[in-house]
Amino acid sequence: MLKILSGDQVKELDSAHIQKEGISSHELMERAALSFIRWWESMVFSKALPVFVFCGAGNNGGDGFAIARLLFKGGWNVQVFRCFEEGNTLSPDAQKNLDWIPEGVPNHPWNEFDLSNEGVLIDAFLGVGLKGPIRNSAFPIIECINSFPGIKISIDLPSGLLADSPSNGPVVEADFTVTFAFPKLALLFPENAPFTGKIVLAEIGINEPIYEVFPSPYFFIQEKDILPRHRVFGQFSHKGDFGKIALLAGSKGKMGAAILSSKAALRTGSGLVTAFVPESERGIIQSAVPEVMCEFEESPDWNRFDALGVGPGLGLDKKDLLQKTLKGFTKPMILDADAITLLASNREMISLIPKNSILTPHLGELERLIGKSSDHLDRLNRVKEFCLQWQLNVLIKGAYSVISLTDGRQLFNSSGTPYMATAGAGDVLTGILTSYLGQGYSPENALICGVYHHGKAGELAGNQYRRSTIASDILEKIGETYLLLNVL
Ligand SMILES: NC(=O)C1=CN([C@@H]2O[C@H](COP(=O)(O)OP(=O)(O)OC[C@H]3O[C@@H](n4cnc5c(N)ncnc54)[C@H](OP(=O)(O)O)[C@@H]3O)[C@@H](O)[C@H]2O)[C@@H](O)CC1
Ligand SMILES: Nc1ncnc2c1ncn2[C@@H]1O[C@H](COP(=O)(O)OP(=O)(O)O)[C@@H](O)[C@H]1O
Ligand SMILES: [K+]
Repeated sequence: MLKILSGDQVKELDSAHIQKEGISSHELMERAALSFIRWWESMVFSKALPVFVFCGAGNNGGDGFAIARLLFKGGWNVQVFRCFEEGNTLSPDAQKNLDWIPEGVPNHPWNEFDLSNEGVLIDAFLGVGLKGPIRNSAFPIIECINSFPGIKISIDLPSGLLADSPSNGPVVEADFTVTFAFPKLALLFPENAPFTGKIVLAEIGINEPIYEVFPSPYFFIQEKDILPRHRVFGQFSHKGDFGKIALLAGSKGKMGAAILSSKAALRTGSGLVTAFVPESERGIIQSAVPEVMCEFEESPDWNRFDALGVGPGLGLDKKDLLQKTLKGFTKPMILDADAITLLASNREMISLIPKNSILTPHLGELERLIGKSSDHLDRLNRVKEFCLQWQLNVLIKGAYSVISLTDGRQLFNSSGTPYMATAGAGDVLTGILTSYLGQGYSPENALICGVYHHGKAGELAGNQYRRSTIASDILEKIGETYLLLNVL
């Protein structure tokens, strides 16, 4: 997993890198610019489009000057716009790259930019070095960039956005943000989506051991993290090895939730799935999913199951049932949807949840549980406190779902698509997570693998159906994610 460092730590990263690998900050900047160019080439923009690079006086501007040089060499029609006063001192690497701008690249002060231009604007004005509230002198520059009607690409961060805390001033509204080494924390906050556009991660070859010296609770999950966390099963494995799980889900009119979670559990390899549903509704699930078994007792011996998932479509009139279930099951369980809403209004039950269990609220359910948050950073901090206090894991669902663990670490998922914002997508996830717990995954690994596969299945469904995607399509794509990630 990629560690997400703070803006201040990025400065120190330079020196750690120089010490360990003997690579100068200037070479690191060149790598960043080359990495940007690799992404640019993959975008196959038309060469007829002129490119305008707005550069600040710090290293973000330095990246911009280097990118302008490389684009010019590649045959692009490039112009540079300086976002600083004549006579300002530039960072040494920015100055070096400014000096290296080829003669054929026009270089103007920013206020000479003609807003009737069409083309691509590269925003290399401010990056992680932005400190405090943005100065008045920067307002018109950001306003000018935002008035440009063409494609806007921000380097590292949209200018004006603070790397890891809420921003109040004006911010560039980019179509793409190409961020180096790891996504800066603020890029992953839902309230910043209007500024970031699509986030692209550009690798600059910083080896993971270099990150070790930097403390950070935040991590970004990547595809390569998934396979090693999956369990490997042998040739003689039988269905008992793949877990016996129970799902307490569904109610009159909401049996679809029980069907989706049961199917998802089976699709992710659960050996035996038993759905506890109202007896009157059994015909619906048994004809929809013949592979699932049904039981109807309210207080069964829950501990005969390896894992238990509670909540999808359960109904808000099931307080007593939830209480009995929390008392009856002693291993980590999954609590979702109505189970979370019931816990929020009956807080005395929170202490009954087995330690290390997983709660999977969407933002509405989360607010009921921990109160209103002023912004995403505040939300992350409140959730962390909740996890530490109760020794529970919480998944904050949404774009870049956050896995908040009992030890305070918070892991951002990188798979998923807005096409997953559809009824029942969360029920599918509950089935997947319960399935992995039942197969003996730790809660942490169940979450990392489950949330990633779910998001990937959503992407595959979204690629095929766009906004016509429904939760059943996500289910049907789970198998393909196993092939894609080479999970046996
Ligand atoms: N290290 C790495 O690993 C790598 C880092 N890389 C790149 O370096 C970037 C960081 O560069 P950085 O640290 O030089 O800061 P940067 O974002 O250019 O900002 C400084 C400028 O902002 C200005 N400014 C500050 N506060 C302000 C305010 N409130 N309102 C207005 N202005 C304000 C400040 O002005 P000053 O205070 O100096 O007058 C100065 O001009 C990083 O984002 C990435 O792109 C890559 O090359 C890859 C490797
Ligand atoms: N914009 C988005 N980008 C990525 N994933 C999303 C987005 N919106 C929703 N999702 C995912 O879809 C699922 C929706 O779950 P939930 O809100 O519980 O739906 P439901 O209650 O209808 O089943 C979550 O896993 C969430 O992370
Ligand atoms: K920028």
